[in-house]
Amino acid sequence: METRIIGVETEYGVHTVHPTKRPLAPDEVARYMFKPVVAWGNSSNVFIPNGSRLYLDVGSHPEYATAETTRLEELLASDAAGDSIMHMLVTQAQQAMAQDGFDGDIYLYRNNADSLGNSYGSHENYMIERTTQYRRLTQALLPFLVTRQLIAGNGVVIKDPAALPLADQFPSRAEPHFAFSQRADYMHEAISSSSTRARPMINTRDEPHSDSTKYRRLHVIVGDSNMSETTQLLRFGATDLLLRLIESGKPLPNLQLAHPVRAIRQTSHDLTGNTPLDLADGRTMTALEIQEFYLAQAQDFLARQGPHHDYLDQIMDLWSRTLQAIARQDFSSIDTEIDWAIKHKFMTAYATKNNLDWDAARLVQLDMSYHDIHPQRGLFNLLEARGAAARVLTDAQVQAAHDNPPATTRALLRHRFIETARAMGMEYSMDWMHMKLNYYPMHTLYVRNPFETDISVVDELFAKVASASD
Ligand SMILES: Nc1ncnc2c1ncn2[C@@H]1O[C@H](COP(=O)(O)OP(=O)(O)OP(=O)(O)O)[C@@H](O)[C@H]1O
Ligand SMILES: [Mg+2]
Repeated sequence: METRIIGVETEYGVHTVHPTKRPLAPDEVARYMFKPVVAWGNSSNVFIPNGSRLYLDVGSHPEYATAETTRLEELLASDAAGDSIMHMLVTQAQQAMAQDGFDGDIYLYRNNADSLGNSYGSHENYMIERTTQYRRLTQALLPFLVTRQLIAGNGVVIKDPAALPLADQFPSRAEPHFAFSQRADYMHEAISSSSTRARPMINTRDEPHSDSTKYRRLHVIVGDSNMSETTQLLRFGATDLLLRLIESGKPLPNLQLAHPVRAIRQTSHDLTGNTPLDLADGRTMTALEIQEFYLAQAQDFLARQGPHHDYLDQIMDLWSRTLQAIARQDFSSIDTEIDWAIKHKFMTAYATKNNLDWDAARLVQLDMSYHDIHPQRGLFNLLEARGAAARVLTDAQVQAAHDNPPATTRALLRHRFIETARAMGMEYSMDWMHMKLNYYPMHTLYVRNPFETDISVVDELFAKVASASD
């Protein structure tokens, strides 16, 4: 793909702390959060003016799905705007709850598991050509995704390894420890069409949100919900680069894993990157060797093809520094840029100072706090404010992404449609491809091409219905 559409969906965890009264259940709190959304859009499932989707499914995990983007900085900005929109909803819910006589503080976490063993996700969407051999592509990508946590894991304190899901089938290190990935222990399958119960790493459900004769949407649901912008840049940038490499048709040596579900856990629980993983052909390779292999392939590919955007130097540099840091077991060269290393640095300093081990409840709390999206309370946000976490974006870019859509996709049309329909007081409904005025269904806009940026079709539609109602 010359230019690729990418989007990311983030599910948040809700938690409330009540000093005195009956605690509200998370789904009740989530309903409070979505009251202003329902008041605005008559539904708890809406598209907002920046082209993104904000919704609450059954249950209690508010979700924000970024608009379609083609540039990494726009993807990161739209995603970050999601956090601050969610924070706004929390602040309003907090006030409304107080008025109704409920006390307590709402916490919203951008993480991947709650204390009850539920996992929720950060789902990546990459547009690919329909002509790409899907099976070949996913097979070639899988060993990369299984080991990608080395460069894009959030890090996690494992207080009680025996309590991990499927711990009987996949025993990890017995003693409490710090692992690479929050999500790894919740993966049940490698590639399948189910998204909830069986929890695959790649979901094969075929919903392209575009012209299905031309495109597919690759749905990667194995990733951790990163806090760090530099980690996200590396995660999306490296994955896109490998997709390009595979799409170029160059045959890759086969690194197919014998047991992907076991391998992703083995990888997570070993910060040295050195545990041997079984390959399907009987050989073994370590997670670090697999990542080094993909890095070398990507470097090779770039040397031949040249860069296709401005962040590639930064991405390749960070990728190789991260693998070197793991190889040397000295994380100081990446501990402001990669989530697990930022978290590990803070946690080890705190543990040393307070003489704690990885089974300390306080460390588990701080691990949660790292993902608290509150700008003045969340641990990651505090670290970022004091310069302990590097940035890619400026505050102004994030602020702009609150209300404005990315500039290179049909999100522009969505923005125009929403603004116009609301200004005219007309009821409408939409999904990623359709924009419909409820009273004029025959004039529904059907935008199959996600690269469409010509907003004049929207203006023409409104001109048509205006003349029809004269
Ligand atoms: N043509 C496309 N190719 C790739 N990604 C796309 C395309 N169109 C939209 N997207 C992205 O896909 C994501 C869709 O999010 P959404 O939450 O609606 O996902 P879903 O998987 O369809 O549904 P659900 O979460 O309800 O199961 C968004 O981030 C969006 O930007
Ligand atoms: Mg979704």
